Amino acid sequence: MPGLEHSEIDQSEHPQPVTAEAADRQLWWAAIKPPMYSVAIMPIWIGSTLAFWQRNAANPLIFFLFLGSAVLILAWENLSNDVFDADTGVDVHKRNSLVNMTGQKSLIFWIANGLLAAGLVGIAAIAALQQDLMVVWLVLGCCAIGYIYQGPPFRLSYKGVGELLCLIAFGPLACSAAYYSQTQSWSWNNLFASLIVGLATSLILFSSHFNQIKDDLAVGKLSPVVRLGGQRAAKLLPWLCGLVYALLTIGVMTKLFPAWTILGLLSCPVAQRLCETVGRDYQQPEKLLKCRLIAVEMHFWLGLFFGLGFLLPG
Ligand SMILES: C/C(=C\COP(=O)(O)OP(=O)(O)O)CCC[C@H](C)CCC[C@H](C)CCCC(C)C
Ligand SMILES: O=C(O)C1=CC(=O)c2ccccc2C1=O
Repeated sequence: MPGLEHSEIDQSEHPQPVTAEAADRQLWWAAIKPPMYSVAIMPIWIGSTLAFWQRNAANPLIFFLFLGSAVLILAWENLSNDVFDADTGVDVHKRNSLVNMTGQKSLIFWIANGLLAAGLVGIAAIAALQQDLMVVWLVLGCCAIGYIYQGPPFRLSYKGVGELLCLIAFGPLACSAAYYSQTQSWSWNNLFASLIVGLATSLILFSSHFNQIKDDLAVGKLSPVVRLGGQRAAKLLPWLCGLVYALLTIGVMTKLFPAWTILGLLSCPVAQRLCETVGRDYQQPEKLLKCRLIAVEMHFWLGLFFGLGFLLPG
């Protein structure tokens, strides 16, 4: 692709493809990033399993409607991220930007809006089933955060508060919406659990900024990693991971969560791999593309086992 100096596709994760077709497939995979969609699934999984444990509430139709809608809304967020980032120039070296790949910015923009509309129809269906608009307000709150994160005139991610916004959206807002969709009520246990989900999701965003320092600096995007500098940010990472697992352990010890949720600790080795990788390579950012994937893996196993803990008997 002309004008692109280096690839955003990590060759250590994806070996050099042998055919142009394979290279194309790899690029589309990196642009659509299917594994990332577990971040939309996890708050629904945790809020709903916690509702089952605490209130015996289990409405599969609402659960699956919410999952599908959350995935569509996150697809809007990601497609519009490529559109808005094309305006600021921060993605100029990002080969797997859908706008760079297709050159069709306004088409991507309208596909994104269509995905958002479809997702919101699903959320409206949940509200209709419940005869209650609360879930709509909570999800609109998530969408508003998603917009001010990257859209004009706000672009708050450029000011370094993206991780905080991410924590609020995927944590308290999305988890409360999921719990409410099952129970039409609120829960302190769920609020505490949502901090774990939100923090683990923000860790993905934080990790994704290590390899972008140069491009971010060039357009004045002050991500936390840019603000702190690579070395200090790399030193902070183990403390943030430790905080996630400390909150989980406190939740179990204080009986806010059932004993089996401690299974979430099984994701610790992945967290350790993330911290080691960043600690070793923060001075070679081109090697750190894979740390975003490791952070997604940590979030996935943590969320899966944490949620399972609410379903296991005893
Ligand atoms: C788009 C996001 C990150 C990409 O950031 P960045 O521009 O630094 O990276 P690239 O290199 O890929 O360009 C995530 C932003 C998350 C945002 C703060 C909150 C979004 C909330 C969602 C819209 C809510 C999803 C639905 C909910 C019900 C689970
Ligand atoms: O493209 C990305 O890097 C991210 C996309 C995304 O949807 C997301 C959601 C929540 C936390 C982090 C991220 C990304 O980093």
